[in-house]
Amino acid sequence: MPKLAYLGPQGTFCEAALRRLAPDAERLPAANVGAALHAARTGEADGAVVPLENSVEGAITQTLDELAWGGPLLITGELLLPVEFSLLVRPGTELPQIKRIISHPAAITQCRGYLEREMPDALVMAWPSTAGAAQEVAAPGSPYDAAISPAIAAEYYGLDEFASGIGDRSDTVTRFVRVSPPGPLPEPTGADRTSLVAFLRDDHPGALLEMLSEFSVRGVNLTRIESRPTGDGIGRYFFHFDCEGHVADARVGEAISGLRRLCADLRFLGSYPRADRVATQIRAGTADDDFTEAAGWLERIRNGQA
Ligand SMILES: O=C(O)C(=O)C[C@]1(C(=O)O)C=C[C@@H](O)C=C1
Repeated sequence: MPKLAYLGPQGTFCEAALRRLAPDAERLPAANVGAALHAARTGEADGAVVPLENSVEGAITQTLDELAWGGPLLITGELLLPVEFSLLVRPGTELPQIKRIISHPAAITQCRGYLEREMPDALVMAWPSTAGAAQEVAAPGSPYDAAISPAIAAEYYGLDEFASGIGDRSDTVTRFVRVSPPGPLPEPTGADRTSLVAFLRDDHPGALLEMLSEFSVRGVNLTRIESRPTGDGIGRYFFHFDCEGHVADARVGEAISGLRRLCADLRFLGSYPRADRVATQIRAGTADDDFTEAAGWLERIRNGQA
């Protein structure tokens, strides 16, 4: 039974994602995303489940940066989890008593409309996770009055649900990924995604366009692109790419080889089955057979057999 680290404590969306991705796994709660990934790197856990992006908030930048800069890890699976927020309070708490609210920053952003409308004077503060915030509110003598959290955390920590469905949108989804230490890749399924981190060799006109061209000329569809600062000064960025397909596919392999030549560094973050099972688009002339046929043709020309 694998042991997987996750953003704890019990009751986070991350735990719900882990339960669905690996129902039989032993669960190791971690204090934050960095600690969960650290456990996967050091072998304390066999892997980790962490949030990567949210349909309202966008990228979970801590995860992106950890995957880009920390010791190498491979994404081996993903899950799209609908997220629904509740406001949890100690039993008996009434509206005028709710003065200090805590939660994960991504959850706070997604409930901004409710907070501004219903409790505009409350102080809203960041906490490492949603369920961690619920646990804190339940702690004796806590200075905090309410937590934005999954409803399930009310049961775990003995809180009441003051309000439910408080997210600004009812259809919010967070994409979680399972990461593992480098090892064998998941088999291609025909509905896969590949994730990469690209560091520019030098900044020049068209540098991003050149990278994008490696995908486009081979008919590889991008599903996400994100720029992140390198930290070396204003205007210095590196790029996260997600594309359709598996590195075992000829067009994806060739696009990645092309990027490798262009980039100062290219980190392969994995090829893994898509959660939505949407089959990869294969444009005319970009199937594996097309690449094999073209390579054979070139070989014949080189051998004077054309
Ligand atoms: O705190 C949690 O429950 C998490 O799983 C983290 C997280 C996030 O990082 O975005 C997951 C989904 C929600 O968008 C809010 C918080």
